[in-house]
Amino acid sequence: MNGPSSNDWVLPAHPKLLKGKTLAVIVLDGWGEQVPDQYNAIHVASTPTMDSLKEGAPEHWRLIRAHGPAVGLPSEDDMGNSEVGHNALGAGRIFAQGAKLVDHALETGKIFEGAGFKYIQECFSDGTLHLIGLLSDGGVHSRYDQLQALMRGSAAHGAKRIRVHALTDGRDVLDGSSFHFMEQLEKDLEELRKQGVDALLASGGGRMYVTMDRYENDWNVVKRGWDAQVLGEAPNKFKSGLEALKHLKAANPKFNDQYCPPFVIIDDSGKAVGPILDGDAVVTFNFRADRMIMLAKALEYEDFDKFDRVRVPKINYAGMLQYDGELKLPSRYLVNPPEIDRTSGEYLVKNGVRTYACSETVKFGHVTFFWNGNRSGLFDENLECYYEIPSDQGITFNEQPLMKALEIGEKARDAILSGKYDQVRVNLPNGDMVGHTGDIKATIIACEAADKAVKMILDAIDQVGGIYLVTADHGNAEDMVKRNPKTAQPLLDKNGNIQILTSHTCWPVPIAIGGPGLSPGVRFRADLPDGGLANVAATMMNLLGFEAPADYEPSLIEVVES
Ligand SMILES: O=C(O)[C@H](O)COP(=O)(O)O
Ligand SMILES: [Mn+2]
Ligand SMILES: [Mn+2]
Repeated sequence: MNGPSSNDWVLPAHPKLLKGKTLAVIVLDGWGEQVPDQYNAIHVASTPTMDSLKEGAPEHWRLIRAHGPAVGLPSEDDMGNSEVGHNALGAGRIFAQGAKLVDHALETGKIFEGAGFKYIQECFSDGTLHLIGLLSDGGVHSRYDQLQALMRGSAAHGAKRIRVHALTDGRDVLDGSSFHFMEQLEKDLEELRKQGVDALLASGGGRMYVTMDRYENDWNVVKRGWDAQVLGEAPNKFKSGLEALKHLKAANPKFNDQYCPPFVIIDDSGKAVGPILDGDAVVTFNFRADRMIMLAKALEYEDFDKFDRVRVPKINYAGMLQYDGELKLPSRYLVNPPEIDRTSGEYLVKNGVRTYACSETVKFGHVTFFWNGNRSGLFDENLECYYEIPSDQGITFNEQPLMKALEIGEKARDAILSGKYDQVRVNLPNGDMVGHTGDIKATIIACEAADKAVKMILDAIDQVGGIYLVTADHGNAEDMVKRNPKTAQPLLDKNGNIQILTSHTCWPVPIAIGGPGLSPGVRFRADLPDGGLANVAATMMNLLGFEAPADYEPSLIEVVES
């Protein structure tokens, strides 16, 4: 759909709700609602502010859906994530997301007929096809069945030599599952070899230490991947992926999938089996954008000064999707990304709403880029300010669970008190980023820090007579163990230890509204029990005194005579 003509951007005034109240929009990253037991870090944490909001139920506090089809994912079994969550929050409508679009392109075979694949195919006669991405079935950044289909389809369409550069997960799936995925990958590669394709694993490393950094937090992460994938150099050299994982784990009691050190696979003569060379094709097979953009820049940009690439091979490179529509990065891709247009951010700015958005680096793109439909930059520099607080680098966040929550709270407070903004939007990363480490104690501290930051912002809203909307993008910290789906009891591993859940969840998330500026008659509607994140944009527009566009998912609020 094309954008409306300039007149169509005008949002009608809400018949009952006035403009002019400062609205704070707080997104608690990874903050869902689940049974209140000892493995629910949010429940165990002391969170007086979030608890007090709950007392407003059902009129001012409720739960909304943040997973599966409600955020454009293929099935009810798909947990939510930041990309789809913030896309839905900002866009006010549900778009089929990358996971679903790639499924469709593979099922119909259309992926192999597109211009992106044809471009890759140009290298098949003389070069190697390199596939780089996350080895996982988490469905957040990638899915293993899609990699399988891509390998098989590429072979069927003429690829003679395939090299896989695998990033181990342990963040969207259980820690330790890299062994299972590696075993499966090695079997699948062997199957291809039986069919006459020279198919091998070429390199590997853990996603958080190798390649998958985001928002330019730490280019060393991408460099480590570049050295292994492109140059064929890494401190660790092995004959197979499984051997690599076994050795690296045995050598380090703290080994985990997310932070596995980089390794390359070598042949009998000690030579790396799959560096990326001139004339090769490269596909980054993750569908999700944030953690592929930095590598895409390194692979595609001629001018590049983030690290010394040493050798820049002349390759035909395509992303599974285009990761950044504004930067047109990468310029070639296999599947068209969702076209997320007419986001609430764009509407509001075109209706004069002054916006301040803030988070720390690791989530900064979430409240800006994802929120605006995977679009970089400001809509209007006169009306908007996006403020990034640098994240700590090179640590796992259980070492520093407070992260920058209080700094984000302070920035938001100052923006609210300045009177310069109508909307102040933040993402508080703690529950999610620390939840992903699987460290329950640290996650409890993280949740307490996020709660304090919420309080700072709500206090500022109190002072200026404004309104707040507090919600989350998906669950994480509320469930830190893998459970038996029938009994909800924690599952044990073969050694009798509780299986820690580092991933997101499928639980709903809270949404709360309030503040002195909220008209007394405003309450959550009772007729939208299945409401989800996509209903939030219209709700925000109403709170700012506007009607939402007709095709937005309906607002969660109504105004009754009080
Ligand atoms: O990229 C990550 O850190 C995880 O895979 C998903 O977390 P997010 O969706 O909250 O960013
Ligand atoms: Mn998130
Ligand atoms: Mn997360």
